[in-house]
Amino acid sequence: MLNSDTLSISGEALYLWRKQALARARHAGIAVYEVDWFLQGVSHLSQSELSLGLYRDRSEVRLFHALDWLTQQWQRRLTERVPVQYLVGETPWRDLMLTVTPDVLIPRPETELIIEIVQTWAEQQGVPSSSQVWADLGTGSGAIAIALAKAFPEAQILAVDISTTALEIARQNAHRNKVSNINFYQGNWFAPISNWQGKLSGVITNPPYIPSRIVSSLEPEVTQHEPHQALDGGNDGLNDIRYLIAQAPNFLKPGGLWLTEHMAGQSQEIRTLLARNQGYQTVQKQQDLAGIDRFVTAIFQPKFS
Ligand SMILES: C[S@@+](CC[C@H](N)C(=O)[O-])C[C@H]1O[C@@H](n2cnc3c(N)ncnc32)[C@H](O)[C@@H]1O
Repeated sequence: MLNSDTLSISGEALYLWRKQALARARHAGIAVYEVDWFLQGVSHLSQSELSLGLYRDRSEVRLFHALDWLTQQWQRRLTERVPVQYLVGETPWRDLMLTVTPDVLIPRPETELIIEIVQTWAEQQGVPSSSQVWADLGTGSGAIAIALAKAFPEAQILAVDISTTALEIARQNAHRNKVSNINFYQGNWFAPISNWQGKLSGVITNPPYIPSRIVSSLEPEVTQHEPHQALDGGNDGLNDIRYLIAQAPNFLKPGGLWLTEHMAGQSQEIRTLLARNQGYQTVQKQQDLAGIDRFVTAIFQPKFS
């Protein structure tokens, strides 16, 4: 929702607008379900009300913008390939509603699983929530940090990003989702949290991991609209992950969790990097819901502990 002003049009007018938008989406090769994502973002209508046309007979349907605005924005979706989430300015993610602008990566559904992995691990460890300190490195919209803050309301969450503008959105999202147990830090990975050495229960990250040569060949929605800084992981995509593997042992408590998301095909290389580092034990791959190896976890267990 971009503003709180509402405008009314007849259900029939919206029905005709939607019909035309669906036809134009089909013609442009854009998935037709995106029309309803868009309309849900600019109205209070639900997916089923839209798809079943339940609003058609209403004399008034409230919209957050005039129909002309909708037409203009839908045109930007079709011709400029702006993602719907940036057009409506928000996206659902887990049980959160997050503000998104082109300053932040649109959080992806596969990333949602990170929270389950961390929760399962924390339950197995039996560590009291009040003594936990989790770092979300490369927080972007704040998605992971905020979901962790809700999952562990007594824990402390450190959310780091190099992008000042992304951090501003992450702060807004924490406020919007009513969590207050997050501290935000701007800077390069561990640099702004250097006083947390040896104190973290877990280092959780979804860093840039796309090989540089591939970035420009991704869909225009990604390459032309999402922040490059969120995507490009250098030559083999692993520059940041390599750095984070090397640095995390300085920051994790013995027994702490290391977790990264990664691109399909990178799991083995990441596990090898972790296994070569003396500090990590129990290196494991984890799959996303599509059965693709998507995450690697390890436990920091220095030999002397
Ligand atoms: C793939 S995005 C992940 C965003 C968010 N965590 C998510 O899952 O949707 C990577 C994030 O890392 C941040 N980033 C890139 N390089 C960084 C660095 N050197 N230090 C801290 N953050 C960095 C980017 O600004 C971006 O927000």
